[in-house]
Amino acid sequence: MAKGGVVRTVPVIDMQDFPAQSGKLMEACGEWGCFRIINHGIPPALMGEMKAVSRSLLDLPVEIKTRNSTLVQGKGYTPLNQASPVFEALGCYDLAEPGNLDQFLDQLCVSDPHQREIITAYSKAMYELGMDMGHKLLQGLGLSGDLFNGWPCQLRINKYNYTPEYVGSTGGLLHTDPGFLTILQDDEIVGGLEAVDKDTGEYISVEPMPGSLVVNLGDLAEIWSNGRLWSVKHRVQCYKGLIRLSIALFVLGPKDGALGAPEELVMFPLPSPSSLISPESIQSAMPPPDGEIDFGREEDEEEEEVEVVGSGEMKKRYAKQQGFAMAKRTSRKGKDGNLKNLTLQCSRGGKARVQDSNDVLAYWLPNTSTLLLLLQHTLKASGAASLTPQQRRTTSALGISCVLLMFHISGLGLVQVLGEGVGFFCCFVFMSTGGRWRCVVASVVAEAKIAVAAGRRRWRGGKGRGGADGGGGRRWWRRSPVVVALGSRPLSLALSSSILGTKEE
Ligand SMILES: O=C(O)CCC(=O)C(=O)O
Ligand SMILES: [Fe+2]
Repeated sequence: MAKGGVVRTVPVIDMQDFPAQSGKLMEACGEWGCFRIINHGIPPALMGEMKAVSRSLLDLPVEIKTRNSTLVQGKGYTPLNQASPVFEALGCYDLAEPGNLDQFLDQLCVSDPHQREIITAYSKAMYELGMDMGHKLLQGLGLSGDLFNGWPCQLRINKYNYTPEYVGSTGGLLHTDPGFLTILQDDEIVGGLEAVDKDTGEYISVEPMPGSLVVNLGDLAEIWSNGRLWSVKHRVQCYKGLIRLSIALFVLGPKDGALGAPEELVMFPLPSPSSLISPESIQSAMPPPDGEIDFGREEDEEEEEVEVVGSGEMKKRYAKQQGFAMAKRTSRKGKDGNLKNLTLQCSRGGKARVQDSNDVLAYWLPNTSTLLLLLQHTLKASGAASLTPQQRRTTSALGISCVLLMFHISGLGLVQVLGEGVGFFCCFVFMSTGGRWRCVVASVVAEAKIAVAAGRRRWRGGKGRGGADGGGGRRWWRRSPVVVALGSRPLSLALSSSILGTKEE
């Protein structure tokens, strides 16, 4: 818990002191992904009353608690289970949707108008706080707009049924929150929340601080921000043999599931993590809008085959933080002197922190976006392409969508794993830019799980696949192709662009 002899604690942000605390907020988001907020505007009396009401709901008989279900599976009652034998929770999905909170209260037979008022007032106040936090994050990144608009938020009240015998064991398993951010009223008396230190990997105890709230950033924040916001790993330990209660508001993600890094957050040259915290540093790290990017030795451009190894301290530090290293840029020129083919590649290195499909997504999206940006700028610099900003966005979005299709499939749990090995995934995008037809090939090599995408027309048992039911077999092949779903250890990613021909303008 100590770094250089100093006990580390998560940062504390004063919500009434903005914009002065904006830099501190962004540093907390980038370096910790977990911090406390004070002066957040939720009255202490309301926090206390909500805690009391939550306790009474979680003390209801299990027959009533199991009535708590939601349209989205897994967001209602979580009973005690083998993996978390002392943990249970009640949940209300999309609490801002009219009727949802009332339905939650009806399911739990809450007839006391006072209890209903408390939960309703608390949910509203927390929801507004979540939206406010979204604005502060956008401002801190030098962006404007309304990031969380229309995103569903889930209210969840957690109970840890600790006993003296359980002390020293884990009440809430190590995880990252899959959504964008979580605002948590933790237990004022029974601590136990622990955040993993981003640099050292140590567990840091997030000590109770009455009246404050904890904010945890989730996987979507890391993906959306292109790695600037850190999705913190955390767990809940049993420090005391007393019941522990916490109340979480999860800002989940957009309903249609599409979320990508804004163009402003995909930048070159790659800045160091610590220079990402101020809007000024982001502006200065942006590529010049129409200027050429210098990739290295100019004289190399004349050679038939050019290999430039990415260098520079900033790039290295960023690569280390992201767990990958920019490996190569290889280009080939045709007889007419024009660039015919360009390949950008990054390969896995640095620390291994990729564990599940969310992590894989969080890991690859920034890398893919960065490579696409490098590719676009190189095409521009070669004089072969003059894309409008709109075209540039479309190309980038197309490439990213293709490459990440796999992750979406595996992230949604639609994949049935058949085996493991080293897998290769490749996608082709044909496009016309600057009067030339080109083919962009994205390829990913990974230690992969060989899997079948099990969609609606999933192949069941031995039937259908070219067997007795031959027609069914064809259907299965059409709708559920064999895919290589990227597993836990991506090895390299490459983007290659080749000019196929020239069209008359
Ligand atoms: O109970 C806590 O303090 C943490 C809960 C948590 O991490 C979660 O609900 O995702
Ligand atoms: Fe969590």
